[in-house]
Amino acid sequence: CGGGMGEKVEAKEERIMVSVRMRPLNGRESGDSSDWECISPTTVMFRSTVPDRAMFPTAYTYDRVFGPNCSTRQVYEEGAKEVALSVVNGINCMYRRNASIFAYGQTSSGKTYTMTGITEYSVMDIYDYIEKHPEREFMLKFSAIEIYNEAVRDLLSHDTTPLRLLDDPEKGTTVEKLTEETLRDKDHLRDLLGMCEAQRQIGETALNEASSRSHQILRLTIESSVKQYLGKGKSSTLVSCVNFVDLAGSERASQTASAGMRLKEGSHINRSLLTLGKVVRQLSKGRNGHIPYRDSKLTRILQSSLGGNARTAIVCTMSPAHTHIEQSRNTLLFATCAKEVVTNAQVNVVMSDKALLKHLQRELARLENELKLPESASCTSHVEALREKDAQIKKLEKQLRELIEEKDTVQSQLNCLLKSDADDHANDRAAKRWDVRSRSSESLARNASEEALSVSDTYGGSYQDQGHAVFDESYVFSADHDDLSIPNQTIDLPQQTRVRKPISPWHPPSNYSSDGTESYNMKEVAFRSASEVSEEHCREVQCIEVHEHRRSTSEEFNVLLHEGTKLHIPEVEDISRDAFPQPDEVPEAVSITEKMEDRIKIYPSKEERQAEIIANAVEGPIEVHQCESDDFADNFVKLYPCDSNISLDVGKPYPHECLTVKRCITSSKDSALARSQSCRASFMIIPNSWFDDPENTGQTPPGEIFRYPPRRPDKVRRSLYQGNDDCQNNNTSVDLSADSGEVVCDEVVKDTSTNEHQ
Ligand SMILES: Nc1ncnc2c1ncn2[C@@H]1O[C@H](COP(=O)(O)OP(=O)(O)OP(=O)(O)O)[C@@H](O)[C@H]1O
Repeated sequence: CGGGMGEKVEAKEERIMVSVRMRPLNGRESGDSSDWECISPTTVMFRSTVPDRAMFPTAYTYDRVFGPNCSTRQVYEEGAKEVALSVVNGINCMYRRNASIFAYGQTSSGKTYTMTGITEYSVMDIYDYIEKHPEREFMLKFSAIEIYNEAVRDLLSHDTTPLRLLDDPEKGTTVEKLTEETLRDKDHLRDLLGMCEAQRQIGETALNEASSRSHQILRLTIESSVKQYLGKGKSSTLVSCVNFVDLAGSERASQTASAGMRLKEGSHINRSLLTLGKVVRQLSKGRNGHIPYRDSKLTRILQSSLGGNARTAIVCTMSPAHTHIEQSRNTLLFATCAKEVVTNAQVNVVMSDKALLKHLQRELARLENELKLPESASCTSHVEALREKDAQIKKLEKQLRELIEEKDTVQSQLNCLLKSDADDHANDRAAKRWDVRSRSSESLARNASEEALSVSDTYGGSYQDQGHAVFDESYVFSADHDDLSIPNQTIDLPQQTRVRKPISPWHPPSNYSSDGTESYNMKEVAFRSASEVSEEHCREVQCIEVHEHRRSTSEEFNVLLHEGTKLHIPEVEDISRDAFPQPDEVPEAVSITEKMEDRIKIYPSKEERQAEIIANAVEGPIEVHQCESDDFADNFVKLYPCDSNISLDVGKPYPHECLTVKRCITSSKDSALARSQSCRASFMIIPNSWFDDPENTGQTPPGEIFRYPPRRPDKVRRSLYQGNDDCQNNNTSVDLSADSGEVVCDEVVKDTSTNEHQ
């Protein structure tokens, strides 16, 4: 019940009327002792025969205490009537108050028993009052709800749909769509009370076979007006209401042996009652601080009755049985707190009908305006806020789209860069290879013009990194042309050594031009995988010896070729795979000399070296020869063919280049590498000084290599080591057959030189 329209509210502090009713022991408690005694109309005392050391008070005093022999009538008369009749009392004084009467206690303590009686007596007294005041016109309305499992249900309707709670600024919390019956007479009210009783949730518990499982709130609203003013514009209407609240049991679920449905009910009941206890406790301390009315529907609905503008009476029911001592104490503690609560005790002073009409007209006009103008004050702000949000959303969506586009663009650029980088990297490596090749080719060309060096396959790839020149299998190398000296000893190589035309990334495809030049597809070459540097290729390229001049600027190599050290190279096969960088991998910083570390032999004397060379001429391993002859000029490198009768004549455009692959001819003054039959790679150590010379490096750009003998005619022969010191050996040659992709080394031309250099 709110203050009611047309009424002026005046505040008056008042306390909740608290009484305790102790029922007699029932059949279940017949063997139990009664621990409580009502020693006075206001005091109940604990008198247990069982020793109890609990530190609880023994005496409790309230507004009224009713013993087991007290009737409900007496309880009503002394504990609730005054509050109940507040709704009609004072009408003649033009004021009245709302009222609420609660029954609180554990299950089977007699709440329903008591509240039913109080409600009936109240209704009787109200009707009695009405009958005694014929000068006034009364209208009584009745509504009933129950709160079951925190759902509000209309007890006057068969529709069990939960009802919503609404917050009305003037009426407080109201129940939406709640049925409100206008009472015809007392009998009508009795019928409705019977209906509520039938509708209410009842279940059997361990303590009560007809336990009320919900909180029930019956509301009687009384409207009255002075009859003589009715219809004359001078009458006043008084509106007030009284709530009869029968709470569900306050006991713990365990005490009622609750399970399943009963347990769930218990949890909700306890939640509502817990909040009720908090509210009452908080109110008992004063009005400072937050009062948790909204924590439960029970306290929301009864807010005005708990510390609000209603007069309130609480009847706490209890059992005297010793077995319920704990719950009895809890009930008494709740009653003690409730006793301390000071209500607002607002008095609703009646306004004149004229004033009420004015007030109603103003309110009606305000509501009509709100309905007619959807964009009125509150609506306008909401609409504007929504528009702003819409604009913000659109802006963010646009930004998101732009960011996505930007991201796609960047991603695409990144992909291009990565691809370009990969291309560059591959091309760079290819270029390096070609560069080294070109250098070697240039060197080869130069050497050919001055002296002959051994070559097995000019299509072999090479790799140069960090000052190390590394050639893949089958590549050909020539020494520095300036300081070339020719060994004076040659050994015939076995006949009919076949060298297939390699199918390798570093070998050109079979797209030789008719004019004897080859067109290389650099990309194709560059991107072909290392695996395509096939073992077949490795096996087929044979017999290359590399002589390194002792003045090679390769420091690592010098370290490896430490004098007096003898290293053995068991399998060149392994070297070729490990030592040469694969097209798709970053070349290791480790030089090939490191990779060959345990595979190189160094001979202390030339006799030993020569003997070993000769012995291994056919199947011997790669060797490093320590050459001591002073006949060798500095800075040159030689290639020595092994066990192959390879002669290679290079015709156009360098017909003067005729290199002959010789077998294990080692006459370098410095260290030399010799490849055995099993060799799969050739090695070149080119003095860094040569590369450092811009003239040299600039002479053969990568592109030049493609114009360098692109295709050897069948039976090409190159002389190697022709002559003695002048390196004009044209008698040793290697025949290469390019038929069907094969290069056949079918003949080794004896080196005419008879002066093997020692
Ligand atoms: N003062 C009393 N005198 C005689 N009998 C009583 C008294 N109070 C309650 N009873 C009886 O005790 C039983 C339980 O009472 P009631 O149903 O009112 O308890 P309750 O507190 O409402 O229980 P619940 O919370 O389970 O609904 C009923 O049979 C009732 O008749």
